[in-house]
Amino acid sequence: MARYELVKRSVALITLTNPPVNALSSAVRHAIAKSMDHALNDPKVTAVVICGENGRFCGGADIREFAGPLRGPPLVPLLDAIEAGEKPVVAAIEGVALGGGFELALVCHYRIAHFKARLGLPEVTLGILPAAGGTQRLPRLIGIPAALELITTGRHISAQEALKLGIVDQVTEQNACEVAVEFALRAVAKPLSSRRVSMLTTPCPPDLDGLLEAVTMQVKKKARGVMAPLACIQAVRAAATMPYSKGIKRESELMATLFNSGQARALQYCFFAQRTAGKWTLPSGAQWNNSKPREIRSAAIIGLGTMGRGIVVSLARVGISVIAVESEKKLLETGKQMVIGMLERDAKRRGVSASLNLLKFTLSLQDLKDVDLVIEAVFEDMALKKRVFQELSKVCRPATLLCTNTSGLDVDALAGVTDRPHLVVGMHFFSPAHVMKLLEVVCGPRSSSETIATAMILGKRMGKVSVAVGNCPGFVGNRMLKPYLDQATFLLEEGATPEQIDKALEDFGFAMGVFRMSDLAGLDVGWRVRKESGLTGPDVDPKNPPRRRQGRRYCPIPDMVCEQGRFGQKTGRGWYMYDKPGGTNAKPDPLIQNLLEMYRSRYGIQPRNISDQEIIERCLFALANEGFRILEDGIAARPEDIDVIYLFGYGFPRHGGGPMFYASMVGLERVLERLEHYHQAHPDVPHLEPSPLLKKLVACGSPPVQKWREHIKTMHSHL
Ligand SMILES: CCC/C=C/C(=O)SCCNC(=O)CCNC(=O)[C@H](O)C(C)(C)COP(=O)([O-])OP(=O)([O-])OC[C@H]1O[C@@H](n2cnc3c(N)ncnc32)[C@H](O)[C@@H]1OP(=O)([O-])[O-]
Repeated sequence: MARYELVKRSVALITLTNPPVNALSSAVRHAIAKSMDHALNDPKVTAVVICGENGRFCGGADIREFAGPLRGPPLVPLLDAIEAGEKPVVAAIEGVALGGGFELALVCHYRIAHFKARLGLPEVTLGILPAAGGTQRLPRLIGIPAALELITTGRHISAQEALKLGIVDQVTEQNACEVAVEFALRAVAKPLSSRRVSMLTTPCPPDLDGLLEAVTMQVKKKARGVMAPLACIQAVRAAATMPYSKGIKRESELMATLFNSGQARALQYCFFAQRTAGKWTLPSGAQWNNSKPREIRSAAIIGLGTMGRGIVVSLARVGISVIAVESEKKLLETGKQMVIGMLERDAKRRGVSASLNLLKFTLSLQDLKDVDLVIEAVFEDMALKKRVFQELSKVCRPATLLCTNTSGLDVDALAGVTDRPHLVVGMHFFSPAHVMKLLEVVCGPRSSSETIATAMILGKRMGKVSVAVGNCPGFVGNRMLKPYLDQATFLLEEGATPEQIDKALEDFGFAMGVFRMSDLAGLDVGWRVRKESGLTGPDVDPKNPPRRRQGRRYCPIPDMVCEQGRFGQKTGRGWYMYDKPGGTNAKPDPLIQNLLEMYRSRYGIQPRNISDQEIIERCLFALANEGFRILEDGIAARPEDIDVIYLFGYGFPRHGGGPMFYASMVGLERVLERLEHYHQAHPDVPHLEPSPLLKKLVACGSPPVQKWREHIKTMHSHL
């Protein structure tokens, strides 16, 4: 777990050996303690260098160990002892020094970083704080404002920025370990007292309280309801106002309040869920680590609407040449100008040159004959998509992968009109596609494992979090959205307002409430889908009761809003009013209030006071309930995949873990009881009827999320 060698006759080189990130597991901590003891007591040793194997210094505490009791030497006394030692210790930072790894570097008397190294204290993103002295040492080293920013955001910084801030002493393009050994030899004769960061006085800004207050406001606004950043601020205050010996106790007390909190559990779950999601597997045995992806050098996008443009940008900025196709000259020209503008702005922000030479714009599908992969992003119309896929089958070489960006149509039906159903897969991007991190890779029953592997890896290359899902209407994300949206509109009927519902969801932590989100996405999209599926519009039988469709409760209010030309932000009116079309400042609209009052009186609905608790329970439990059905149907392979989709595609707060983890945190028994209660009150809403899997899990004693798979007997997995 740590290798000990004597180099240059007098330097003890301690190499952490815990792949893949040299996390500070109990065994590693034990090995460091033993090695340091050896080094400090061996008279031949005059200096020490600490580095990590495989070019990675240290990824921090072993997060997997957080779930169990503390074993092995605790980190704080171990680190304090390194700093207090009488021989100079140099950290040779290659790869990453994160969390406890950064704190380990901070107790070394000198720090040498490779120019590609990244440093940071990301504990806050895991719901905790840097409790191995990080909140006490970093402010002493770089001052309160800079330390606050790094600790409350968890941002990683480059070696160059670390040098500017005074965190590292030298940045090198050579082997950091070799440079550190030479550095250590030169440091032997120098006094160490000024190098012990815990002994330094924290440089304090004149208006400390004002600064802390301003940062607290910022943090509360940005991360509503999240505890860890606020605790970080309190710990940094201690660094400014207390000696190290007291500050470290304060840090430890604050850590204790966070460590076992639901938020910390949720955020740590998210960390692992995100990494698990890429590990897809099919019933055939094909999976992420035994299926070879194709290399994609060139791609084509059909359709330069909002989605198509975002996809072109996502591909071009990772070096893939793209041919963009439109059906009309004017649309092509508009799309081209927008794509170029987006790429130029993106490149400027990243300080690189825009890869415009990779782009080609055309009106002819014939130009696609040699590309490796095509992503169709035309209008959400099955007949049109089928025509495109038939045409692609004729034009593209037989090995070209054909992908669709449909948000919910049958991927297998599209595969069926091609000459290569095994090379067809869904790549469902989220709008705006060059910003949103989620990619649902929709596996049709005939998609080959090579095709799935290629789409998954291509997503990763574009910086997306790719999740493999099965083929059913709406796949995972949009299928679950339906019961969630339904509950929100039913609550409107019963007496709530859009702003009340949005506030409850935003207080819960959603980036946007459901109505603000719908206004942003455009209300006409759902209206068109409802018309096509016969739920509204001229095809509805006039004898059909107005608030029932297809045997279940139906809320026509969204249709009424659209009938008034209120399509959301783009028209300046939707569930809210905006200053102008395209405006983003949502204000409650008295016309919507009138519409709701008239609607309720027309149908004799007595409005009632609805609590925030009911809003959260009905919206979120209906959402999770559909998630259980999706697991039963084999559309998602595991609850982590569903949660990752909601975290990255739908703004579910990370500190809630995602809908499935949230259900487990509330307690499955409670979720079942509340769903039964609401279903009894609303028997004409099938989405509120508890799913068989939820009942089964409760009957099995509500196992933790990670164990649900053992209870899912899927007859026909769609994955
Ligand atoms: C005492 C209190 C004070 C201290 C608190 C802390 O230090 S809190 C910690 C503060 N530190 C952090 O928050 C840093 C967290 N880590 C990272 O940000 C990234 O992993 C990375 C940038 C280090 C490498 O990125 P990359 O894209 O090259 O690789 P990748 O991300 O795919 O990971 C590869 C594998 O390693 C696993 N694993 C990784 N780290 C840890 C860990 N600390 N522990 C355990 N496991 C860890 C990861 O799950 C995955 O496992 P799998 O799926 O193969 O079984």
